[in-house]
Amino acid sequence: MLKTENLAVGYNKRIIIDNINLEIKEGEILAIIGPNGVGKSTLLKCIASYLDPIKGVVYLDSNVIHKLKPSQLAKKMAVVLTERVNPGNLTGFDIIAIGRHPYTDLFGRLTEKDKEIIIESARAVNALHLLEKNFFEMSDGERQKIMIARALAQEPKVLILDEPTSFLDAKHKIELTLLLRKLAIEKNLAIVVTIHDIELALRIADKIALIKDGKIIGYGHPEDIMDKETVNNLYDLKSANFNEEIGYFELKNENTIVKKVFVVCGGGSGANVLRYLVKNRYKVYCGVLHENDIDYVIAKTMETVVVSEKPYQPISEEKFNEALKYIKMCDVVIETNFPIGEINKLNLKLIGLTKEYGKKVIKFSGKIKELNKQLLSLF
Ligand SMILES: Nc1ncnc2c1ncn2[C@@H]1O[C@H](COP(=O)(O)OP(=O)(O)OP(=O)(O)O)[C@@H](O)[C@H]1O
Repeated sequence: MLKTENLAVGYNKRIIIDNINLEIKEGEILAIIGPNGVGKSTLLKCIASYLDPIKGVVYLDSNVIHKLKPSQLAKKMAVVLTERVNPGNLTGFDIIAIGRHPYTDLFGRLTEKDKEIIIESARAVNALHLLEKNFFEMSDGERQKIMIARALAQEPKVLILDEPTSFLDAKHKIELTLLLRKLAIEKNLAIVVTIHDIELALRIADKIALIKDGKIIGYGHPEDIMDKETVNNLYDLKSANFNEEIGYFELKNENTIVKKVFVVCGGGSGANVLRYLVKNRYKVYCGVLHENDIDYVIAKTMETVVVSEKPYQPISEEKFNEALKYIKMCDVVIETNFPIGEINKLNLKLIGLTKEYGKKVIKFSGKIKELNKQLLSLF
């Protein structure tokens, strides 16, 4: 449906991204990801025909996009850019009505059918309540919905969005990404979107294109291409690590304050504690954990020291002694509320021994505030 062939985009013959070969079908979402200034918006502008290509071609079905008349293109493709617009004294209805321009007569008169489509577009983005409201009185999230409804009113086959979540809070970000997924499926739209939030991109995109240093360095199903090395390299990450299993970043354990803490955890009971400790630059050890445990995954991403066993194995004496060795080195042991299965009986034994060695044990109540207080009183 939409395809780029050996496309090069840029300004005044200066190529910003070269050799772009992407394809997107009806009902699919393609997310364009990359660091600031890499050329994502430039690529979108070229696909949307606002910019001519320096080389190559963009096809929409079998048509060369840059040869289509604006009125033809407007019936096939709609674009929502990031810029904050100031349309004066217009209501939500008036803004969405602009999307009907390709279909109205010279005077822009709306037929009953146009009005129905405007209302239907507002309904699709849950914005019926905004039809009478003045655009300049709307919040960023409300405006974004109206701008998408305007695009939908064009009845396009392709929807192009540049950073649609940039001004939105967490709730509206999630709502908008879910909406895009719904539009792709229910309206069979092909959607091309630039997005900075990798976690959201992983959730909604069928395909991802990663851009760095003037080229596409990865393209395909997110599950196939978004591994730790690729994402760390994409953003030149030095003090954080991307975790492909959970799809987000963790800070690396850089421990400039060398206070050693051992965390006894499992099944996710240590997640918050581990994050708190790494953020505050403690040197963190934990275990014994199974290599599919959520705490294991997080601790590894943070590059902390984890004593681990293969999945579903009982803790071996060797691993138990290794954990004990680290515990002896640590200033304090934090006991979290880990689940007590067969395996964790040994973790309880670890804690018992810790006390025998005269080490301080802090029992984590679930409140970081209390843990913080206890740690501060110790160090
Ligand atoms: N109209 C223009 N004329 C010349 N150069 C431009 C123009 N618009 C953008 N650029 C340059 O093109 C490069 C890519 O910019 P672009 O906005 O496409 O990046 P981006 O990946 O979308 O960035 P961000 O993530 O920060 O939005 C930048 O170096 C920018 O300065």
